[in-house]
Amino acid sequence: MRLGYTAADVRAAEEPLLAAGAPLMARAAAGLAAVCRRELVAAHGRVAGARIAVLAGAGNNGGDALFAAAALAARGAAVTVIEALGRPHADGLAAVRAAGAQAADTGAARAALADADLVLDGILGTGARTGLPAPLADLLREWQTDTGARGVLGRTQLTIAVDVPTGVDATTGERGEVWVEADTTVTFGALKSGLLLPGGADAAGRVELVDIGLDMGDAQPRVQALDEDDIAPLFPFPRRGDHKYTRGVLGLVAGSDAYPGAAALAGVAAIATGVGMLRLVGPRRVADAVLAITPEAVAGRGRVQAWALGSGAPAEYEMRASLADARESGLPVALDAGALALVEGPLGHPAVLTPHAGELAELLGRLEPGDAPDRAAIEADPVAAATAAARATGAVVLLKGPRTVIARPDGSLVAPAPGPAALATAGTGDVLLGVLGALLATTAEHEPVPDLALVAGLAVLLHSAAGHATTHASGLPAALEARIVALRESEAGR
Ligand SMILES: NC(=O)C1=CN([C@@H]2O[C@H](COP(=O)(O)OP(=O)(O)OC[C@H]3O[C@@H](n4cnc5c(N)ncnc54)[C@H](O)[C@@H]3O)[C@@H](O)[C@H]2O)[C@@H](O)CC1
Ligand SMILES: Nc1ncnc2c1ncn2[C@@H]1O[C@H](COP(=O)(O)OP(=O)(O)O)[C@@H](O)[C@H]1O
Ligand SMILES: [K+]
Repeated sequence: MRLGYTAADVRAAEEPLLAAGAPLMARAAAGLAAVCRRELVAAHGRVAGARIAVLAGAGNNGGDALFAAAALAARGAAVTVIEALGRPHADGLAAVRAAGAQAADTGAARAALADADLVLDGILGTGARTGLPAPLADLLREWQTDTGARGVLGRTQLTIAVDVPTGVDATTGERGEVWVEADTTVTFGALKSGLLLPGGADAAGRVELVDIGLDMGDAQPRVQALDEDDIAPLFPFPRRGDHKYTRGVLGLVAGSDAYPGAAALAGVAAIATGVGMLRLVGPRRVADAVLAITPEAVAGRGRVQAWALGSGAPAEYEMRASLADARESGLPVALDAGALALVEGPLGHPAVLTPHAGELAELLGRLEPGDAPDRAAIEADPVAAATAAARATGAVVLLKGPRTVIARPDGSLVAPAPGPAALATAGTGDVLLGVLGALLATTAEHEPVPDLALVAGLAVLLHSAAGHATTHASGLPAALEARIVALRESEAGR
């Protein structure tokens, strides 16, 4: 699990070190230069002779870039400095000039960017405000859309962002109209949360953390980023001594006569993930569709440890009855699709909502009439929308998309590694509901009380892991089961 902090918290952690005279910029620049050297050698076999274009802004971010470029120039790289946003850091500029760097005026900047083997983005870091001046925005746009030959050492141009890609908000990950798309981002002291969130994570490429001696102390991370390696530690393996009721029973209200497939996908996925028992609530046709492929499921209401509701247009009265049961007993509930339409304000029980951007637009329109974002606005800033919905409902909000993000009501976030684009196919959301429901049921009575946002993050990771093995929603449960069997075997072998 990687932890990401707000820019303000990172800057606050720098303060005591700066006051004590610690050479933070020198450490940052040394770490940055080391990554640049390694990447140049990996791509082109050498540093000497490489053309490096440095986009330098007016602040310390530019300072980091210039000192790193000075170290690379000392190793024989040909460095061109582009003054991108006012007068760059004076000492950094002096150092890079002394090492033999050239300055590029506006005309030469275009050519320097087009011809570079390595572009260093040192325009803006944690001190960025939103919006770039038009000439700079044009320069960046032109450079990044230019598909012509580049570099002198080869056709691969590397872009390394210093601390944060320019145009990305270091805390939220929100991108402005123009941003730098990096291959690698070298960040200093601590991961900035925006590098782990939708938008920023896509712009940042691979993120490398350089230790400059920062201690984040008691600062609460804004983001917990999860990847494959987090699956095994989070997974609720059956415990010795469990019986089916202690393992956890899931009540599933999904599917309808018109859409029985949704119940089949969610039901099979729940069983593949592992539950003590699956109870199906719905019409005969739905139960038959599920029982035909998972005969261990049971039709009809009964005691459960968690509810999963909403995929495939189930009857409203059935969903309402389950929500009432959850309210009375404090059971966790996963709400998808049709069930989201029943959310009108704070929920009286632990809950995870699983909207896609369109469903979230509708939900926020109901909860915050007048100033709710539309679908496009949510796609542009998913973090803000998911957090607003989490605050308004008291629930964890899992906003589905190419990069799913999970928001807690307190504003903190879980960011699972993205799954394959093959998941963009009808029915995969139903599978996710089944996985999540199973995990809610099997962790409901765990001590300490499970963190629903992490449980939701685990559901996304498992769903994505299965997605890597298949391109069809109907193939996901089997792929999921294979993944979980492998997980159990490795757990047993430990
Ligand atoms: N505090 C420190 O000593 C350290 C800072 N570090 C680096 O310094 C960076 C932060 O430095 P700064 O606080 O100087 O901030 P930045 O370098 O991000 O930029 C601040 C400068 O850009 C201007 N600016 C901001 N947004 C603008 C916009 N949209 N359009 C036009 N001008 C804009 C500001 O007025 C200011 O002059 C970090 O990201 C990191 O790279 C590292 O060297 C580690 C130590
Ligand atoms: N381009 C993409 N890349 C990766 N995952 C995606 C992409 N598009 C959608 N997904 C994932 O696929 C699932 C789609 O769910 P949903 O929109 O509810 O579909 P449905 O209702 O048809 O089942 C979500 O888990 C989402 O995160
Ligand atoms: K930068």
